[in-house]
Amino acid sequence: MNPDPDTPPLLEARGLAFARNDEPIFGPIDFALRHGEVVLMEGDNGSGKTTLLKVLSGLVEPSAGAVLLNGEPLTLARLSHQVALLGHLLGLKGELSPLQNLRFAIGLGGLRAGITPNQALLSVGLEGFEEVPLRQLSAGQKKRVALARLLLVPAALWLLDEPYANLDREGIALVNRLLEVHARRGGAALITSHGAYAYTSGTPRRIPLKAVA
Ligand SMILES: Nc1ncnc2c1ncn2[C@@H]1O[C@H](COP(=O)(O)OP(=O)(O)OP(=O)(O)O)[C@@H](O)[C@H]1O
Repeated sequence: MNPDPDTPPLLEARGLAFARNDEPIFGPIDFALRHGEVVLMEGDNGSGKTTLLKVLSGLVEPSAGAVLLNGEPLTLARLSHQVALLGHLLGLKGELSPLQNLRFAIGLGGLRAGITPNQALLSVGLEGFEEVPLRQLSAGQKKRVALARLLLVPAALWLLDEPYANLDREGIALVNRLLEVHARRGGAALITSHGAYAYTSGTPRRIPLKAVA
């Protein structure tokens, strides 16, 4: 998809920095993510990738700078329907089934037109696991439930922290398919990686994140 130069970027970070107890963690960093783009945020362990995603998704406040969504400042009201975060902690409830977890997510983040929770679970290879308590699923199966959640909510911006972790080859291919479809319909994704990344559709733009010495 060719971005329209007059359309503001889906996500923009301006002079974004984060410090913990006056210890700088990352930044200041500037970058923009346009509709239809998949971008890789690369950095060593501890360089601040997870922290950056938390700042971009509004979970923690930056120490300096601003985050803009479609050219406007990030607000909590816009966050839940415009941004989907897939973190190390998947944000799923172990005592609920995949279907119940997905319905819970839809209640918070809304439902994309044209897809149901059952269809999303089928798409990620979890047919037959709809009603099993999540705690009985493997790490990769839980990750697939979190991927199904991405399919269901209408958020245009996906922030994915190490999305390939715990997935087998077929699961890695699944993530790539989801990213391709998402980008084709005008969404965008920022993916973190410490190097062992597996995105295979073309050559994604890479943004290096260096730990602040
Ligand atoms: N809750 C916390 N309290 C204190 N320090 C923290 C906390 N979370 C992270 N840090 C520190 O902040 C820095 C950045 O951590 P972060 O998890 O963002 O890095 P990362 O690039 O995602 O690392 P990795 O590749 O290992 O996942 C590290 O030095 C880490 O020790």
